[in-house]
Amino acid sequence: MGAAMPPRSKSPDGHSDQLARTREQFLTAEAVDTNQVRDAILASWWRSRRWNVAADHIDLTYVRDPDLDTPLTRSALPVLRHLREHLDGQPISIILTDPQGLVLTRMDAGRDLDTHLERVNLAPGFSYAEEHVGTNGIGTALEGGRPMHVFGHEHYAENLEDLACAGVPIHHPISGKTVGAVDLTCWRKDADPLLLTLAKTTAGQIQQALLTDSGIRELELLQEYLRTCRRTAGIVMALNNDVVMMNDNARQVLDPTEQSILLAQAAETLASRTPTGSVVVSLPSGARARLYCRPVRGEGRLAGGVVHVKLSGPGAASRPETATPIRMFLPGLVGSGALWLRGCHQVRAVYDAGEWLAVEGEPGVGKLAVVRAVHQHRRPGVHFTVLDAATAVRRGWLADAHRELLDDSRAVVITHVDRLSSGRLRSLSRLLEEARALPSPPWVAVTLSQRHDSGEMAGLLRFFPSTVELPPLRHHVEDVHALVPFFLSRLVGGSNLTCSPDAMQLLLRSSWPGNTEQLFQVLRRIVQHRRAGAILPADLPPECRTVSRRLLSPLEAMERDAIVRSLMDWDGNKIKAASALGMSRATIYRKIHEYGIVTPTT
Ligand SMILES: Nc1ncnc2c1ncn2[C@@H]1O[C@H](COP(=O)(O)OP(=O)(O)OP(=O)(O)O)[C@@H](O)[C@H]1O
Repeated sequence: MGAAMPPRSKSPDGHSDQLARTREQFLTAEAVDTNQVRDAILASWWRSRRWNVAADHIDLTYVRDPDLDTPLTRSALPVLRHLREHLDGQPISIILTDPQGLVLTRMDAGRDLDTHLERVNLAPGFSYAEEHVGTNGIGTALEGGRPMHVFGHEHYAENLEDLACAGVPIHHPISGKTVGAVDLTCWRKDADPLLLTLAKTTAGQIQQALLTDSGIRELELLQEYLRTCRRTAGIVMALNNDVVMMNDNARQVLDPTEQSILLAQAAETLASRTPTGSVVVSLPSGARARLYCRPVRGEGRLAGGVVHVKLSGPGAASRPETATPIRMFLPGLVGSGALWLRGCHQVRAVYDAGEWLAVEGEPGVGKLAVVRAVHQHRRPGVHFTVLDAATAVRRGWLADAHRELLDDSRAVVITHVDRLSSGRLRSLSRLLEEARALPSPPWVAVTLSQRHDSGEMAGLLRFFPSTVELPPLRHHVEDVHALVPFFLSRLVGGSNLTCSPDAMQLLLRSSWPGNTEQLFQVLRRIVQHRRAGAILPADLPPECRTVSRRLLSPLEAMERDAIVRSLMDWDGNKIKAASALGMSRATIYRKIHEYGIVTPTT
C-alpha cells in the first residue's frame, strides 16, 4: 500500500494530533469540535458510548469455534486466498466475519501485524461487533450496512490506534440479507484509500461466488424436476425457499387453492425430519391427494424437493386417519396462528388486486418472506427484486432503484424504508411516481418496522393504498412448533436433528423480541455444536431462558446471560449461583424476576 493520506480538516487519516485530542475530549464528555471528526465516526463513537464499550482496553470473551462449513465461507475462502496471493506478502490482514462481526478467519499478514492483531483479539472466535469493540472497520460497517474505513484514532478503543481497517458488508445476492463482512486491516502508517476499494471489490467477488453456488443448487433441483416429469404423467411440482415449479398437469388438474394447499404441505413435509415417504392431504373439494416428496441435494446440501401427487376420488371409503392437517398455504412459509394467517391472506389479497403494498411489523417478523412467498406462488416465473433501503447510503443505491423500478423488474420489494433519510424518501417518491405512470408498471411493495410521522414518509406511503401489519412472533408463538423443524431442515438439510419437548417448552415460553429471525439465529447457533439427535434445554442460549417482554440493553443482556450460565453451572441452585457471581441472594432473586429467567429446575 502507498503512503499515508495528507491530513484534512475532518481528518480521515486518523493520525493527526487534533483527531487524537478530539477523541479524548469525546471520551471525557467534553464538547467536541465536529469539524475534526467525520460524521459517520462521531455517530459510531456515540453508539460505542451507549454500548458502554471500554475505550482503554480490549478484552473480549472468546465466543466459539467458527463454523467454516457455511455457504458464506465456502464461497468466500477461495476469493480471499486468491487475494492473499495477489497481495504478495504485504502486511495487510484479510479478515472474514459473520453478520454479527464474529471473526471466522484471518489470513497471515506477517509476524508483527499478526502478533498485534492477536493482542487485540482480532482473531477467529472473537466478535468485532461495534457493541463489543466500539468504532472499527468491521463492526461499524456492519452497523451502518455500508463500506467503512476507520483510521488510527478514529477507532474507539485506544489499542487499535495504530491500525487502519476497511470493512465492507457482504450481502446475499438473492435475498439481499447481510451474510457477513470482509475487512482489510493494515498498520495505520501504511493506510491508503485504495484499501477500501480493494475491500469493496473483494466483497463483490464473494457475492458473485455466492450467486454461482446458489445457482448450482437450483440447477440440481431443475434437473431432478425434469427427470421426474419425464418419468411420470401425473402431477409434479418442485420447490425450495426461492423457487416453485409445476408441470402442466398440476396447472390443469388442480385449481389455485388446491395448488397452494399441496405446495404448502410439500414444503412442510420437506422441512420435517421425515421428508421421504408419502403424506395424504384432504382437499376442500373432498378429493384426497397423496404426496410423494423427495428431497434434492446439491453441493452436499438440501436444494429443495420434488413432489409427485396422486389424487383419489372423494367417494373413496378409507379416508386415512393419518391425513395431515393443512397448516400453511404459501410455499416456503409455515405457521397457522390466526393473526399470522390473517396477515398472509391480506398480503395475498392486495397482491391479487394488483395494488402496491406496504407491509409493517417489528423487525424479523417475516415481512419480506410473506411478500416473496405470495409472489412465488402467484407468478413464479416473474422476476422478483429486493432492494434494501438500509443500504441506501451507499453510492449507486438510487441508480439501482431507478433501474429496477423503471427498466427491469416486474416485482420490486424495497425493505426497511423507515431507514431512509428525508432526502432519499423524496427521491424514492419521485421514482415511484415515474414507475406508476409507466404503461405497464411494476408491482411494488415496501416493508417498514416503524412508521415515523415525517411528511416525507407520508409522501412515500401515498403510493401504497394498503398497509398490512404482520404480528410479532409472541402473538402467534404456537407457530414455533412448526418453525423449529422448518428452520432445522433449512440449516442442516438431511441430518436427523430434532427438538426435545423440554427445549420446545422453553422456546415456546420465550418472548422473542427479535421475532422469527431471532428464532432462526438461535437455531443457527445451536446447529454449530449439535447437528444430529435432539436439541436439549442445555443447548439453548441464555436468551431462550427468559420470558421478559422488555428489550434488554446490551449490558443487561450480558448480566442476564451470566446469571443463566451460573444457574446452569449450579443446577439451578440460586444461592450457589449468586455466590459464584459475587451477588447477594436477594439480588439474584430480584434479577431472576426482573429478567424473567426460567431457571433450569423449572
Ligand atoms: N412463517 C414463516 N415460515 C418460515 N420462515 C419464516 C416465516 N416467517 C419468517 N421466516 C423467516 O424468518 C426470517 C426473517 O424473515 P424476514 O426477513 O422476512 O423478516 P422481516 O420482517 O422482513 O425482517 P426485517 O424487517 O428485520 O428485515 C427469514 O429467514 C424468513 O425466511
